Amino acid sequence: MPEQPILEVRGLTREFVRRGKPFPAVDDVNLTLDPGEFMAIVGRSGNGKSTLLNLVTGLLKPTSGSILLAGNEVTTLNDKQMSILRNRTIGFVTQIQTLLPNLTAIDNVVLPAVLHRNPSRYETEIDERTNDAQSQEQTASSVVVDGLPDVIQPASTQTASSSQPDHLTQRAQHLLDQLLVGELATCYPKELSGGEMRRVSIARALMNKPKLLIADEPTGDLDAESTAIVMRLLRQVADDGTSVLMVTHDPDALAYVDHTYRMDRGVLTRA
Ligand SMILES: Nc1ncnc2c1ncn2[C@@H]1O[C@H](COP(=O)(O)OP(=O)(O)OP(=O)(O)O)[C@@H](O)[C@H]1O
Repeated sequence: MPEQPILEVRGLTREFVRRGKPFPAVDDVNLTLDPGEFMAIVGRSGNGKSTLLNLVTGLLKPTSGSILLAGNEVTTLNDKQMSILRNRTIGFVTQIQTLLPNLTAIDNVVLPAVLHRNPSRYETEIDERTNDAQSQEQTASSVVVDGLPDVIQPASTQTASSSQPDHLTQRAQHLLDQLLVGELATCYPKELSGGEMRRVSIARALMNKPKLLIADEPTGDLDAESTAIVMRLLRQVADDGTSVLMVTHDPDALAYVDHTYRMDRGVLTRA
């Protein structure tokens, strides 16, 4: 039996209003991503790529359309349920820097695993009541604690790597080593360059072995050598079964992907 796609987007549209006039930043997009598939999306600035990623991760609500992520209809989940699904399913490398400034590099990387090991009491509701509108009303009033656009929650007092199980710290260190920032594990984000922070963010996104890795310009501030290191790792991650959806302006990065799509004024087509 063929494997279920990790992501199925159908008729997805998101309108914004500019100078009083609505326009579709994402316009009737369809896409399917199978396990282990590596897809790149290219396109000029302002053509809707980040908006599409923010819709897939549930950070933005669509105007219309459907997003099936690991069998869950994202558009029916409330913020709390989406936060849990995101932590369980997605690694997200955002365009902007989102490392927590008060944690070292390695503690930033370990943090998603800590959250994963201590799931919210709402976690079971995702599987059991995803499409239950009544349950959404009941949980909608609960406080959403992850205000950040990826898997991080601010309650992190017990996240020092020294207090975590060895295997988590070892995995985090291994990821940092693979991205050639292992020596910077005990540095704080303010001590790192943009490219180093970017690589720590990639390690953090991979920490929970996500089913879907979403990467918005993962090589944006990297030189050619670091770009090759990151892209080889992302290719390896895809070959190991993680689906990868990457937005990029970097022609060098396209050599590593299975398919390239183009986004033009919100419309997605095969490049
Ligand atoms: N919150 C918002 N309100 C109104 N318009 C928005 C909003 N967010 C994005 N837009 C507009 O939607 C369009 C798509 O923006 P988006 O950030 O998705 O583009 P992009 O392709 O990711 O660009 P870049 O490559 O520069 O990151 C742009 O015209 C942008 O100005």
